[in-house]
Amino acid sequence: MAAESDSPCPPFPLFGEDGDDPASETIPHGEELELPTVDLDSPGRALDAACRRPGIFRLANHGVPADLTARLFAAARDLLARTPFRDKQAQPGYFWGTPGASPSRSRPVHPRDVNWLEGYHVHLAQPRPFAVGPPAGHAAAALGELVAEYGEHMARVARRVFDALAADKTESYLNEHGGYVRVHRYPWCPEPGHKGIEAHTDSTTLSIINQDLAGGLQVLHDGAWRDVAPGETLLVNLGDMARAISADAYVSVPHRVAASRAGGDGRLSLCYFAFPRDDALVSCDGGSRYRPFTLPEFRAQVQADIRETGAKVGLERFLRH
Ligand SMILES: O=C(O)CCC(=O)C(=O)O
Ligand SMILES: [Fe+2]
Repeated sequence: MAAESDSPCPPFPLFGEDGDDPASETIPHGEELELPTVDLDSPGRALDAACRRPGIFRLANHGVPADLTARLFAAARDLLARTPFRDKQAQPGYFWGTPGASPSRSRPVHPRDVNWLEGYHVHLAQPRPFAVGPPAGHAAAALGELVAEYGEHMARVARRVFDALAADKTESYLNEHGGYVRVHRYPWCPEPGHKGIEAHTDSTTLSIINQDLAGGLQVLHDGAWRDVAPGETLLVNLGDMARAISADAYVSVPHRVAASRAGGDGRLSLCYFAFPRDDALVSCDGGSRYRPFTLPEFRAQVQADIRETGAKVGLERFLRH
């Protein structure tokens, strides 16, 4: 049927007849968490304080042109919400659902394990991410150009934030041009009980989230899930590597996104992730609970834990004995 095959929505699994009560698993709204704002022109003590608690903050004076962000969101909407799923799937970097959660694996996959999320994963080290894919004029070509430009800004912002941190600023702890951008869409989800992205900490040094106005992002703060209000600022959250190099002084904040229930095109976000260089030995001069490790070691451990237990364990795997 033409109408069906033209749908932009990936084939997300709905709850079946296996006795689930999806409504009982609905992610509830939390009380809104007021986030600190750090001025990139004068980060001062506000930056250090925000990194210690809550581990996520809004960034002012970041210098990312508003029209670039607007054009990128428009291109993301064009590609992700207006293009048939089969065309998106043919593009390099496209993903949907939860990587690794596919029925061919030995563990059974429940609809509740599958994130209601799709997007493009773009490595900034490849300057023209879609160059070999779509013809000029295709929505993916436009997106690729814009992501490359946006990525330059993200790298600049990440370096300035990192250099202003009070923690160990060994240069190789931030490979800002080797990171990646993910352009996300959380498609409208017709039944409650699904996640947009499950609770996790980022494996990054730092991450920068740019979200539209749909809302749904939550962070774990003092043991409770709290809503992060959408707004026209960049959000910076610290990741596991920042926690490691600061000997736990900085918070790698657990966060998640509720599946989009707002209707329409769902929720869009542009996320930048920056990591240490592969050859950097991640450690803390002042001594820490963790043994020194490299990012490839950390990633291999995360992958092994996901394969074996279904979940990332993270820094706890690197505790000194
Ligand atoms: O889309 C968002 O706002 C957050 C996504 C996220 O946490 C991630 O991709 O690690
Ligand atoms: Fe994240």
